[in-house]
Amino acid sequence: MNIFQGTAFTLEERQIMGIQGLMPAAILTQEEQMVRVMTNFYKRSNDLDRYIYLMALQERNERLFYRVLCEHTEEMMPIVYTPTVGQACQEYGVTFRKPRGLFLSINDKGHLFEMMCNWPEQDVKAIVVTDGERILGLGDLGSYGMGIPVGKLSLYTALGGIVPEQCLPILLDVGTNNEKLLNDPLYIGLKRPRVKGQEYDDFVEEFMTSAVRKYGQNCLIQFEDFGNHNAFRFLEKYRDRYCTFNDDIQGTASVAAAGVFAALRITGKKLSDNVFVFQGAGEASIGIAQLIALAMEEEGTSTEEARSKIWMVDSRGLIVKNRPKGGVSGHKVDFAKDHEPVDKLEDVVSKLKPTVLIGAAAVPGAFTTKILKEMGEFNKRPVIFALSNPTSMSECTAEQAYQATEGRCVFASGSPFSPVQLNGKLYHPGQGNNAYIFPGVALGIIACGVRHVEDKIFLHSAKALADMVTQENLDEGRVYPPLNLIREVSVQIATKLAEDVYREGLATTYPEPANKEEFIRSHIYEPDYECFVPETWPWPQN
Ligand SMILES: NC(=O)C1=CN([C@@H]2O[C@H](COP(=O)(O)OP(=O)(O)OC[C@H]3O[C@@H](n4cnc5c(N)ncnc54)[C@H](OP(=O)(O)O)[C@@H]3O)[C@@H](O)[C@H]2O)C=CC1
Ligand SMILES: CC(=O)C(=O)O
Ligand SMILES: [Mg+2]
Repeated sequence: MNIFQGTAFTLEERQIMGIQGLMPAAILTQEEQMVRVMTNFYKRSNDLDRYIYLMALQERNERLFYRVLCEHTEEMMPIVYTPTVGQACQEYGVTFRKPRGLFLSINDKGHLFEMMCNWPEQDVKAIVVTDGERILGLGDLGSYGMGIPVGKLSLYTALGGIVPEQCLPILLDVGTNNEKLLNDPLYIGLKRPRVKGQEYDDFVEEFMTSAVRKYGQNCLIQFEDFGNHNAFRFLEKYRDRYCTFNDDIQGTASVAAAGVFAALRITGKKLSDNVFVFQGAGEASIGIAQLIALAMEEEGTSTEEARSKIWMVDSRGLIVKNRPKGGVSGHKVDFAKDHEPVDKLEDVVSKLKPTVLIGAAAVPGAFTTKILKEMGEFNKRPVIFALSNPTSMSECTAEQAYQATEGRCVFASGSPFSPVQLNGKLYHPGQGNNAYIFPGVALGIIACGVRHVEDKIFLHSAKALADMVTQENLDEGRVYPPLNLIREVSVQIATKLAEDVYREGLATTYPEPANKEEFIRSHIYEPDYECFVPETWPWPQN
């Protein structure tokens, strides 16, 4: 627990703690300290330096860090989260100051429980874990991937109001196949190729059992940025045994579905009237496709018909049955079509004339001007989501999308783009990022003591998020509420979750609260300073 409040300690607190004189005489309020933080923040000449500055602040004065994040969310998110966190991970060896989070390496197998006991906090309620194999769209960053659990958990607190001491970032170090890192003298992880197969699975299994043994069955474990050959397997393996979800599959599905639901109010179409084309058929795309299909089914469309509206393109082209370039495996099978093979996304778009185009393949520039213009020709209001992260991996920029469609597209992206001025009108692109979802879902799960995270939770969260989009937001081109409302979004998602899980008997926190929203709000961490002066101070003398 970090209780340092710096120059905000009052005279009494300084005397009680024996630190009077160890800091200058001026006593500042948290607001005044924030002015200093923001002044320093703006003085930094680039975002990576701003990231380093904020990480140091988090280390030094946690409450001030969270206050800054809460009050300047829109400005801070691109630094502590995507895109800058991506660069920070790539340069972790240089930016590394003090370790943050728990590093469990394959060399420690057999001792993971004892290592968890080394973590100073005892009441951990949420873990974000990665093995660093697919960090954003940047690939295998091994132990440098720790920046992601650290960043995600900062948002648990800043956006979801979860107490920082209850959050534990974990990096499972099983080596890396990234040659550059293996030759990097500053690399902080094990310099060996990734462990695979049974040894890897046993290691993850030991991690799961140790986490639950140490922190209990209700401890929420969020899988983040695993390679997709492991992500889907672990989700299936653990979803009914533990309180766990995969953010890249399920959280992303939820935020993208919310964006689609809100976009329907602009296009005036029914969900099942759309033709979806996905560039990518991995964790994000498959997760979104499955949730969209589930939403169509809830509206009365058959599973077969729902899937028939969803087309996917992977690294080998359009996913069709019997394609000559190799088979179709895993969840892709559900969306494979009886159709001739088509290799290029441009040809797929020309042939299928989608109403909704979603990119999550980390192929920068994949939405070419030709594709964007055609989307504008086929549709009065084309829906275009370029979800790959960080910004350097985006399928197109917001400006490219608006320009090619004369401002008619409904656009969202995984990493933020600034508003775009076109023909005298200002367009506000949405940030289609799972950060709108996982903090609220985590808040609800933790508050209600949910044991298993069902898919329905993500569908209902998507609807709760879409319901918060006002007509004014839509008129500005937004399919998500502005980022400065994201804490309130989390409260609404968690409240909806609480209503559902108590109704369905899935909550374990008793007694059942009568007013769910009040109950959720009562769990929210506020970063105001604590008072360390006992009520009886000065102590009565005998
Ligand atoms: N906005 C958000 O909230 C989120 C964004 N993302 C972003 O989405 C991106 C993908 O993540 P994720 O789905 O987890 O990654 P995966 O590795 O699971 O999937 C990547 C997919 O892209 C496909 N692909 C690769 N190259 C091409 C190509 N040239 N043409 C078409 N498809 C291609 C792969 O094909 P194949 O199957 O053949 O290998 C695979 O299906 C990342 O940039 C990530 O940051 C992820 C989660 C959340
Ligand atoms: C946002 C996120 O989770 C990703 O890009 O992986
Ligand atoms: Mg992720």
